Amino acid sequence: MSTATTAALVGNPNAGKSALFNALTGARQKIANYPGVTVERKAGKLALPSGESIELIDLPGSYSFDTTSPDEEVTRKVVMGEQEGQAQPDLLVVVLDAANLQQHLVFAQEVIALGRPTIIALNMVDLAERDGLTLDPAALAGALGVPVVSTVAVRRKGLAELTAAIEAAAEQDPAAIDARPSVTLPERRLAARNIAKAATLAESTERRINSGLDRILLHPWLGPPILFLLLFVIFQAVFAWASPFADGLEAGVGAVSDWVSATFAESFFRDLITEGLLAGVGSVVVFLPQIIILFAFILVMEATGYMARAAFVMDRLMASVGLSGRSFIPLLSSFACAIPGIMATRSIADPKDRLTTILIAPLMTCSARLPVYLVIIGAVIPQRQVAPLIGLQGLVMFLLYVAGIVGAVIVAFALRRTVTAGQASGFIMELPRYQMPNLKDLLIGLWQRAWVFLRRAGTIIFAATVVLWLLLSFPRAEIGESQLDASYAGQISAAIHPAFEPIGFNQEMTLALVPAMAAREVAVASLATTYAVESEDEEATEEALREQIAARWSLPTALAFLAWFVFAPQCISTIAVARRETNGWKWPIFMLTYLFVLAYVFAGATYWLAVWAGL
Ligand SMILES: Nc1nc2c(ncn2[C@@H]2O[C@H](COP(=O)(O)OP(=O)(O)OP(=O)(O)O)[C@@H](O)[C@H]2O)c(=O)[nH]1
Ligand SMILES: [Mg+2]
Repeated sequence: MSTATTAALVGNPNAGKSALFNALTGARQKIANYPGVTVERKAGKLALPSGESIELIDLPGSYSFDTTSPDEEVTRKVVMGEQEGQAQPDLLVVVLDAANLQQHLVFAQEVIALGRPTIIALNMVDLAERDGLTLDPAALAGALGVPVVSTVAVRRKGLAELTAAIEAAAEQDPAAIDARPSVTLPERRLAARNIAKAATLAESTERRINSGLDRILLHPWLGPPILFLLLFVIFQAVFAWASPFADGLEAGVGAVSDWVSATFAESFFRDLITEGLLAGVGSVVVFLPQIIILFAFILVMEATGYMARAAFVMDRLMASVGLSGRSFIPLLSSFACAIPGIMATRSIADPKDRLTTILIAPLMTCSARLPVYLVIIGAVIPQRQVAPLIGLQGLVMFLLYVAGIVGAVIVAFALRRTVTAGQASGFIMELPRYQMPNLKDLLIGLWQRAWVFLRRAGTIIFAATVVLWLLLSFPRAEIGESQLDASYAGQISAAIHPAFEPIGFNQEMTLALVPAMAAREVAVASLATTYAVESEDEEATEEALREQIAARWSLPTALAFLAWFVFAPQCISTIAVARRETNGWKWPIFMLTYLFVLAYVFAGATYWLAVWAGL
């Protein structure tokens, strides 16, 4: 008789080994839904039906005995009997995730091939069922040549059967087990696929579509290009589809302005309405169609379940700069606005991970910067195709967003090695199912977005524009003097301008940077109001801002302004939120400084490169 005294739980990470261990021994090992929770071996006592008890060991998850990481090394040593102070387990309990059978069978075969007493706990059958998967444990046992017991560790299902199977296997004579030929990894992969297929009685079409899509969208090499292609298409669409609507709105604003000038006599209020309200606020509002199209894409990506996949795909890239996939959602929200993005970092447990994410959130191009990009690209970048279906304007916009992301990657990399140095933590995210978006939810989401945009136009952008208009309109210029130079605003911008001259900014641009601290869109309103106030005749007041810029700015100057807004030292509300979330002024000031330096250097480099290239 060779009664075993030690059994070990082995299997891939996140299979539920620790959950089973806790259920079987009454221990309280940490379990959590991400790979790599258990990093040390842990022993407990398991009572068998016979009344005897054996030692049960919980081990770190592992993909193979060809180990790479220190926690996997622990597993290998214990299983092979090389761990000091730990008897070699007589019995191996392989824990499989039934919902991911194929992947988990690869390592299971390696364990079984050791030729030691082995049983299989087919865990998480509840999740497999939820996913529309019906498995046949008997077929699996037949194919693998070892006993299989279905379990649901977290609901304590199948535990009695499992302990009975452990007892039976423990009484097995190890010498009676046939030696198995060892197989290579590709052979095991192929076999895993066939065994999983044979053990699957039914699979819903939904699950097949799901896993088929995931195989493509989450593919390590295909996934990232698909994501970038999608973003590329989005920016093409923002230009191509929105243009007719935006042109219509622009013409509408122009017509109203015409009518006001023709109907009312020259007065303070008439100028406030045409130059401040219509030219200034109107120049921002005309971008509503573009905002709606951008958010339509984002909402569809969220509703279909693709956004979570994008996070998964990005996790690999983010890990390489020392951030976890946890940061992805906050960063993604920052494309709408950095404020909810920074607040979303509360879900990041590691303080340094969180701080890094807060610091780089403003580098994600927020939607308030969209009007700035759109108006300047529309003015100076020709509307032509660089290739079939690829418009130059959409391409430039795509590159601006990419520049922000690349900047964030570089900054994160630098921060993680200096001020926020530390270990990156693991990735936690369950991938939702794919779903067709619901039209009603989509429309509600779009309406909310549009409303946020219009409300900003009616409040903060309006207020900033009126203040600016007053500063631009007074004191009145003498005959022959330019109104801009004479005004208070002109005097303010003349004082700041020398600092920005070296990077190619003109005085109106410098002036626009000041109210843009309130909200980025105000940069557009500010330029429009400045040109409206400055223009001699009414015709020019009604001209679209795009045309004014096209006529007045050189290409290097326009490109420098775009480059500035990639980093754009942020708006006041972002600084306020950063102060609240980091409990002090230290980090907001740090953030402001580094963004300012980057914006200045990047804009300057862009300007001088463009000048040098003769653009
Ligand atoms: N629905 C369901 N969830 C389970 C089951 N077993 C475990 N879980 C959950 O799956 C997650 C992973 O469980 P763990 O026990 O930590 O997995 P592990 O194999 O120890 O993982 P590592 O320690 O990383 O190797 C946890 O969130 C558990 O609550 C199950 O049978 N059904
Ligand atoms: Mg564990």
